[in-house]
Amino acid sequence: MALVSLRNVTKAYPPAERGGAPVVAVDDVSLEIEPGDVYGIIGYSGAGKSTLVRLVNALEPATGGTITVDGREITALPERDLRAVRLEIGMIFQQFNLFNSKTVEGNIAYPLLVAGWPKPKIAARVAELLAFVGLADKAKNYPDQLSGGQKQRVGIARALATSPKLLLADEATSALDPETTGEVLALLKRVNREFGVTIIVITHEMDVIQSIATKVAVMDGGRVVESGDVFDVFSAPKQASSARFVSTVVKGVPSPAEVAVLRERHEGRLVTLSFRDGDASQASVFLELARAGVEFELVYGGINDIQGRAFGHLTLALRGPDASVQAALAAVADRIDVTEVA
Ligand SMILES: Nc1ncnc2c1ncn2[C@@H]1O[C@H](COP(=O)(O)OP(=O)(O)OP(=O)(O)O)[C@@H](O)[C@H]1O
Repeated sequence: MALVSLRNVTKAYPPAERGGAPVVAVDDVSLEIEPGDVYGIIGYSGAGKSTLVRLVNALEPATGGTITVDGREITALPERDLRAVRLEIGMIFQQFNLFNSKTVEGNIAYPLLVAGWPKPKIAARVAELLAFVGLADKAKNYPDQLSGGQKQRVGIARALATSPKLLLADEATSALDPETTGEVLALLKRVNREFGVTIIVITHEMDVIQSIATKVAVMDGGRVVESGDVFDVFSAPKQASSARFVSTVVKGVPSPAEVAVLRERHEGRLVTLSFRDGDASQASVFLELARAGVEFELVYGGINDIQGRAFGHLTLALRGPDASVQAALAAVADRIDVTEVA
């Protein structure tokens, strides 16, 4: 059974002006998140990602549809029961949201105090969490004495305090440098693997999806336009709007401005060859072009790795008799995707 299930969920905010149209932040979204998933939610700014997470966390009520978390239909629960649900869902934020007036251990203990745990039990749990996130020596420090990465590790410890089954991460690494991002992602991976915590990550960063997500949903205009395995969605997006977003984060797809520069610099026909793990090898494709007497130059490209599976896009400038180029491309197109550069 799915841990989180959304059926036709909608969130409309009242119009900003009297008589105006409501703002539909989430529009008829259905998603199933299985236990153990690290589920990425991606999309441009304003797509509705944060709103969706606030609905799952019961911080805001949906205006339509049903949301079920761990077997409980939260869209049908009264406010007094939602407090208990919220305590079972951990959340981490871009700006960490720590209490600056409390020490590291005070921050981590906070949700346990709210949940009414006895003091000795809290102390033992806090010590365990500090060890897990590698901050045992910082227990008595205050947040402003910590680096960004350390603050987020405190955020993770606090979110895990009550042993939630679900952790929501809203742009949790967006304020961190690449190295620190890597450390925090490695920690989240351990949270998922060692404790079996299901994680929903909202992000606009490819690195995050690439290194930890197993499934992904692409949002655009409040809707989920495509969802599935990360490799499938990123290597061969099916919808035009997800392809547009994916092309902004994957390596190897030239932007329109880059295409203009390539056109100026290179003669001949420009085509992008898209390779996916399991398709024809690059060597066999290049051999085909050479055999047909087509001269080619690699002018743009990149290979991406998603959990050990590679895909990428290589743009070539092709020169040779038109008929030879055409025949070679036709042969190659049987095995991999070939796109004429517009
Ligand atoms: N409390 C609110 N009242 C009115 N409109 C809102 C409210 N919260 C969000 N919206 C609107 O809902 C839409 C979706 O916003 P949301 O913050 O969920 O998008 P997002 O994909 O998370 O974007 P970002 O990455 O910039 O945070 C936007 O048009 C936003 O202006």
